[in-house]
This record gives sequence, C-alpha cells and structure tokens, in this order.
Amino acid sequence: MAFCSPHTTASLRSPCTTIPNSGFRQNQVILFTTRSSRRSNTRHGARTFQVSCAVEQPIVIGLAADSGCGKSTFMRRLTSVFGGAAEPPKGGNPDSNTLISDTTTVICLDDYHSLDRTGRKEKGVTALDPKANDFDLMYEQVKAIKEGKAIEKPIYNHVTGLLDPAELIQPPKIFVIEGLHPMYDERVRELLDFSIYLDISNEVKFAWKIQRDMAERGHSLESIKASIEARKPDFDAFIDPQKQYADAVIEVLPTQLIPDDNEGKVLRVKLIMKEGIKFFNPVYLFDEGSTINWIPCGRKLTCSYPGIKFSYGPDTYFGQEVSVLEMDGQFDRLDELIYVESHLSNLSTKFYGEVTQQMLKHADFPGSNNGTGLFQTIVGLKIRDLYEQIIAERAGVPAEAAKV
Ligand SMILES: Nc1ncnc2c1ncn2[C@@H]1O[C@H](COP(=O)(O)OP(=O)(O)OP(=O)(O)O)[C@@H](O)[C@H]1O
Ligand SMILES: O=C(CO)[C@H](O)[C@H](O)COP(=O)(O)O
Repeated sequence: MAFCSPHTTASLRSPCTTIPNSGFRQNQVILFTTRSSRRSNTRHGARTFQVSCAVEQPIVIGLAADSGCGKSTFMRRLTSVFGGAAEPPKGGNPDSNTLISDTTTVICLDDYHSLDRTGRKEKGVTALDPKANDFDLMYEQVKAIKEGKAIEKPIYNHVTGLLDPAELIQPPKIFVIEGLHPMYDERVRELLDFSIYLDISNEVKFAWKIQRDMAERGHSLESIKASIEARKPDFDAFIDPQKQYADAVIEVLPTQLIPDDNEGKVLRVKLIMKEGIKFFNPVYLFDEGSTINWIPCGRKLTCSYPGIKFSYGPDTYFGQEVSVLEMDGQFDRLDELIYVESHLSNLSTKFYGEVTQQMLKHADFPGSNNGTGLFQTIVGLKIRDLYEQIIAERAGVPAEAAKV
C-alpha cells in the first residue's frame, strides 16, 4: 500500500504522487481504501473521503490477427473509446511499433521476433513460425507489466528488418498486446484479462491486401498472391488455432446478400461472444437468448442494394457456448445507425447513442460503414466496461465508482 499523502481528500481519478523505489508512479490505476474499512468508506459518485492509495496492476488485453487484417484500425477505435490519441513513445526510436495514450499502451508482438529478416531467410522460416519468436521473453515481460513493473522491450524494425535496441515501457492502465501470437503460448494466454481474434476470411484478406499493398506500397498482384500463399501453411498451423481461445471473435466473410459476389466490398461480419466470461456480458438484439433475423431497412434506415440484414442467436464455437451477432451489408447513412443501436442491448455505453457517436467520429476509418467498424467499436466499449469492473472489484467499490 502506498500513500498519496496521509489524510488527503481525493477523488478516484486523482493521481498519486510518485513514491521513490516503490514501483508506483503517477497516473497509474489508483484504488482508494481507508485504513479502517475498505468498503464502508470508499468513494461513490460525488462523495469524497479520506484515503490512502495503492497503485493497481494493469489489465492485459490480447488482440490476435494476421498481418493486414485491421489490428491498427481496431486499436485506434479502442484508444478513442478511452478518450485519447495514441502516439509512439516520445523521443524514442522513430520505427517503434508501440503506441501510448493516457490509458492504454499497445505493443506489437513482432517485437519478440528472435530472428531478424535475414535470420528467417537463412533458416527458411516465416515470422509466423514460433521458432522465429521468443515466447520466454514475451511471457516474462507481459508478466512483469501485469505486476506493475517497467520493462525494456526489444524492437523489431519493420523498415530495416533488424532487431533494434530495446525501449522502456512503463505499466499503463490497460496493456494491449497485439500481433500474430498473443494467445499462442499458454503462459502468456493465462495473463490475458480479455482476448480478441480478428478472423478475416481468405477472400476478404486478399481484397484488403491488394487494396493496401498495391495502392500504398507498390506491390504487384502476383507478389501479393505469392506472399499470401507462402504464409498460409504457417498461418493455418500457428495463428488461426488461437481463435478457439478468444473471448470475442470478429469474423469477416463475403456477403450472402449478393449471389456469387466476388468483389469483396460488401461484408458479412459476425461478432462471436463467449458466454460465461467474468465481466463480459454479450451484446444482444431484441431478446437475449432468442434467435432473431432482422432486416431494418425501411422508414427508419436508408438502405441501397443489397440492403442490411442482422441476425442474432446462441451457438457453439469450438465446443463452447457463444452468442453471435451478425451484420451483412452496409450503412448508407451513418447517423441512422442510432436506429440499430437502440435495438441492441448490453452495449456498455455510458449514454444513449455512444456507439453511433464513436462511429461518426471515425467515419473515415476503414470499415466504418459495415459490421467491422460497428463490432470493433462495440468490443472497445466492452473492454472499457471490463476494465472498470475489474478495477472496482479490486477496490471493493461499486463499478460506478471506477468509471473512466
Ligand atoms: N474494416 C475494414 N474494411 C476494409 N478494409 C480494411 C478494414 N480494416 C482494414 N482494412 C484494410 O486493411 C489494411 C490494413 O489494416 P490495418 O493497418 O488496420 O491492419 P494491421 O493488421 O494493423 O496490418 P499490419 O499488421 O500489416 O500492420 C488497411 O489499409 C485497409 O486497406
Ligand atoms: O507477419 C508480420 C507481422 O506484422 C510480418 O510479416 C513480420 O513481422 C515480419 O515483418 P517484415 O515483413 O517487415 O520483415
């Protein structure tokens, strides 16, 4: 237990002062307890009370996906839910893969490649192969962060293909590990408070890769095809199986609204949510646990061809009970999303229309007119809620008191 200052009246959001050699620092998650009784004197709402404060350990979120499958876009939506912009560490390596905001630090697990680009080529392994990654170090460092300790994390430089000198990472409130293998190693998996897998079907992955790598990186169609084919066996062996461990999966498929569609522009997106996860109540449409098909196009929602279809219901996924919310099609007018939002429950919003507001705020992000953006935003809100509930439980206060 570290003291802010004895007998200070403070609010839940007040920062502690730095306590030398304590491992505690300013602006970390702070829990308040009185010395006499934890529960009876904790702050809720506008009441304040005399406190001492202890810094809590970060919560750890895992986000898994193949390269080019929307992890960065998802992270931008997540950090926005917490209210701040994420930036690379100030004054550090310009090729750092890390993004830091007031609340979150996102590290890219590519930084745990044990073989650089040349090393992989010499050994004939891809970056997806566990042999090219240092899982012992990954485990030790994620564990250290979770215990509230700073780490010296290596950097994999995507510009040069080399392993650069390490960067200092301080424990944040929310630590996100994104990349190819957040749920691969059982020890790392056990450290995760919540995990997400972005499951992009081959057809869609191909369409996105072409769009980005041809338009933005000058790659040829043939080289993109070859790169996808070369990665596929290792993707199937080491990356894809992680989805069975995820608490939420966002699955992106070609639309079923256009027969034999091969353009990949209209998407069918599923949000697969595991049942029975502490602090995570799956979102539902109309009636929890029922099976629902809903075509909202009409007076309240403008839909051009091929329209929009929602489905919701219980299912099983790798033998586990899940709820699945599905959206096929795309929005014509994003402001009308409020109509859809008003029919969804358990969204963990703080006010009516927060999903729509978030979507409008980032209307220029890829996927903002379809289920990818909608479900990424919803998962971001669920993570905020999970965070607040974990913090509240640790503090022994009602969840309301730990709102960010
Ligand atoms: N929801 C989406 N809808 C359409 N295109 C998308 C979507 N998400 C991502 N993309 C496309 O995929 C590209 C890669 O997205 P993003 O940078 O978020 O992925 P990433 O997983 O972080 O990639 P990498 O690991 O290679 O850095 C984007 O430039 C965009 O072209
Ligand atoms: O799958 C990847 C994850 O982003 C990359 O291909 C891997 O990190 C290797 O990077 P590079 O191609 O820059 O050498």
